[in-house]
Amino acid sequence: MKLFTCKQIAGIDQLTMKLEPVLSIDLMERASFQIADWVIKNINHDWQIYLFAGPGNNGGDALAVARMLAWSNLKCTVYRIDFGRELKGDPVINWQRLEEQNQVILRKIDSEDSIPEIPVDAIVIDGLFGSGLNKPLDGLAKEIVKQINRSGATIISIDIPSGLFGEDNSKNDLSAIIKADHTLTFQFPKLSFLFPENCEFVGDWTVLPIGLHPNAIEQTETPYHFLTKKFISGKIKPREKFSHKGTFGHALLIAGSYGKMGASVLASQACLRSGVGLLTSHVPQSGYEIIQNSVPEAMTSIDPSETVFSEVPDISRYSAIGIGPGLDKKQETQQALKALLQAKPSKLVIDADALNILSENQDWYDLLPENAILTPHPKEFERLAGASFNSFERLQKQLQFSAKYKVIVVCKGAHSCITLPDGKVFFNSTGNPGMATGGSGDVLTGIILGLLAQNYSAEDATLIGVYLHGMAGDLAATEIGEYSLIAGDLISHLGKAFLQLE
Ligand SMILES: NC(=O)C1=CN([C@@H]2O[C@H](COP(=O)(O)OP(=O)(O)OC[C@H]3O[C@@H](n4cnc5c(N)ncnc54)[C@H](O)[C@@H]3O)[C@@H](O)[C@H]2O)[C@H](O)CC1
Ligand SMILES: [K+]
Repeated sequence: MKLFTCKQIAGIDQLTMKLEPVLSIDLMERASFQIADWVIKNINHDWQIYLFAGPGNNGGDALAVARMLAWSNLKCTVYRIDFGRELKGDPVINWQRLEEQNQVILRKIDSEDSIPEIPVDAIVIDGLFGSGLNKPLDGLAKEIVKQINRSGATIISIDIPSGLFGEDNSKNDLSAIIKADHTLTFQFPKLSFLFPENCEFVGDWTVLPIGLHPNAIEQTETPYHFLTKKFISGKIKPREKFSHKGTFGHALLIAGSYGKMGASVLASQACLRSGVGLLTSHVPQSGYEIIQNSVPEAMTSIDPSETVFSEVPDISRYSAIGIGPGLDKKQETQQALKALLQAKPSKLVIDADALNILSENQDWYDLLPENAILTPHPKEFERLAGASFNSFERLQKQLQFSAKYKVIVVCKGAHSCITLPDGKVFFNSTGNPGMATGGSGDVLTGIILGLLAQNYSAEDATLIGVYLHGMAGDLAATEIGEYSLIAGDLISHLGKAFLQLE
């Protein structure tokens, strides 16, 4: 699914009106109906509803929603913010329709004294500001936001929490943003919803389709995408009847050191469960029995060192290489990593300690082969590319890094963010907090390696791998919950995840 900036969404609105064609007031009615329908289905009808309407179309939506909720006999009071300016356009029509309907109490807020006290068992519907916000909220609007946030009431935001920008909130006043429990957003999640620091404002979010025109969406170019099941399913290649293990490639995994062999075991198992034909796990001597016992399906390549990775094996036999989980950062390992990069493997996924070694040797970045896949978590990315003030800034750094070194970067987290050298950005839609557990990243490395070895392109291996990893986590969580989820559960649910994508 494409993701757009608020400005682009306004353009898609306009195009929809022209192409469908539909009047703006009717599009507003359609959007508002979706909100009202959700509210009617999801809230306790005995509760008082406080609707807050701002001066623009977001306020217009709130006014229409109030009328629709009153049809269902919900108890509504509308508070319209009055800056002393005339209402314009569709909000005026919806104000008049409300007055004519005469079933909703109408109030204006024109000073701090007229901001209502909101009981804790009320529902607040926040239609103060939407995607047309042009500067941080201040004055009366900020006071209303603070009062709503203080109330403890259940807050439902229309389209976007009032005060939050759809993209960059670096210069926003964080004390002037609604902290919604639910955000009901029109057609597309906004980019800022996907950044962890905005979770306290956005709450749970739901996308409500409002029938924006497919051609308008198609015509509007964007680098931003949200991964969907349909998109990923379309990338999975069926396994042909006459295939054999050679068809699915031979992966080399360089992982594990004395005391950290679990990383090698997990990544190896995940790689095998991702459909690879053959896997060779390169381990130090002390890891030999461990890997043979834990992953009998894997072949082994034994390092001369007793404890760490110290020497690159002959890489010519392998279709793809994964390196990093559990490696440690010993001097000999650092030099061996450098030698591997100098050998220019054509398909490479780099994780964990291999990334940490790289960040301590930044002059090696130029050795990174084109389309290498780097899978840092935010801390590892910070070591690679420097600290960022927030996720939006980090995304800009990530894009620069991908473009400069021609590599794919996966910044792992809720909605893991993937950047490609050509500037495209993909946010993942699968996964849950149960996956924030040791070894989860090793599993991802194994999955991506397995897909790479099967000759998926670096881009596809990354997108499929990230999506599958999260999906396996979601399937595991439905069975055992998020608390007890461990990395091994991701591996045991990979098969079911693949089945869902067929
Ligand atoms: N996306 C869709 O397909 C549809 C969206 N709808 C709704 O429309 C809003 C966007 O409406 P818009 O009128 O452009 O913007 P706002 O309502 O957010 O507010 C604009 C209004 O407020 C003034 N303003 C902006 N920033 C501030 C500020 N910091 N302080 C004070 N005043 C401010 C600005 O000058 C304008 O007057 C979208 O979110 C949806 O809710 C349609 O209803 C249906 C289609
Ligand atoms: K809003």
